[in-house]
Amino acid sequence: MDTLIELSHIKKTFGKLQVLKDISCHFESGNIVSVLGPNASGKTTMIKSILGMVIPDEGDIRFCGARVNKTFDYKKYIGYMPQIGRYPDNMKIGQLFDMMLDIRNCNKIPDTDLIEAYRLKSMYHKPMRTLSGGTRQKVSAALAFMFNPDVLILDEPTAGLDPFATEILKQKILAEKANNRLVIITSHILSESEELADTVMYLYEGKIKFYEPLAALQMETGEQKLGKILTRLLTEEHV
Ligand SMILES: Nc1ncnc2c1ncn2[C@@H]1O[C@H](COP(=O)(O)OP(=O)(O)OP(=O)(O)O)[C@@H](O)[C@H]1O
Repeated sequence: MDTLIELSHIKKTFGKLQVLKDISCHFESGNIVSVLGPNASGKTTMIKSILGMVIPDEGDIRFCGARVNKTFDYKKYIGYMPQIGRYPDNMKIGQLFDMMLDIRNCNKIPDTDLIEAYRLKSMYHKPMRTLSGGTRQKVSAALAFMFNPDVLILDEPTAGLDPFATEILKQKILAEKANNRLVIITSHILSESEELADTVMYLYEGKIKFYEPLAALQMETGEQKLGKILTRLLTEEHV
């Protein structure tokens, strides 16, 4: 496993609120990391810092060893699925995919697994503004995986997806892990993290409370279920 992303002493303040308080950690290839934490604990801000969408006040972010602060090239190696995908209202699904293919000018064959599994081709003529929340999520998922990225960053990816669509996405995430990709997922659905995650990070008020392999957390607490593990660790002052 290679270290793909490294965060060192990341701090970010919005107004008077310090949202990230000295975050240091690294993320390895072939690993699914579940980032958990209560609302407003800083999960999305951390993810957006990695993506260059939020600029930290202090600290370093490295991608494959190189500092990324204010650079762009590394982003082509990351597929991002936002919490809420925003797209031009009148653009049709097919046009959106064509535009992305055109912009990325990628010489690899695009990964169309999710387009096929979600049968999005039959909806290519539909404008984005007319889509249901779940279909919009499917489009976001298909885009995130389309360019065979080394890293996938998925912000609450199954929120709004029906159970069948959720299962398809989970299988895709596991397949990408088998391809040695790094997958970072934020979620509030603990059963899903339990199923997918190799490693669990818990953020609380902008700090990492713990960041450990799920198997180690299970050993440490004697519990199998993530809900029980969190209850133990967070109420018994283990951390
Ligand atoms: N651009 C911004 N300007 C001002 N405050 C912001 C901004 N972005 C985030 N925040 C604040 O930072 C805090 C952390 O937000 P963030 O979205 O990172 O939390 P989260 O852990 O992802 O939450 P959730 O589980 O609700 O998605 C919140 O209090 C939020 O209001």
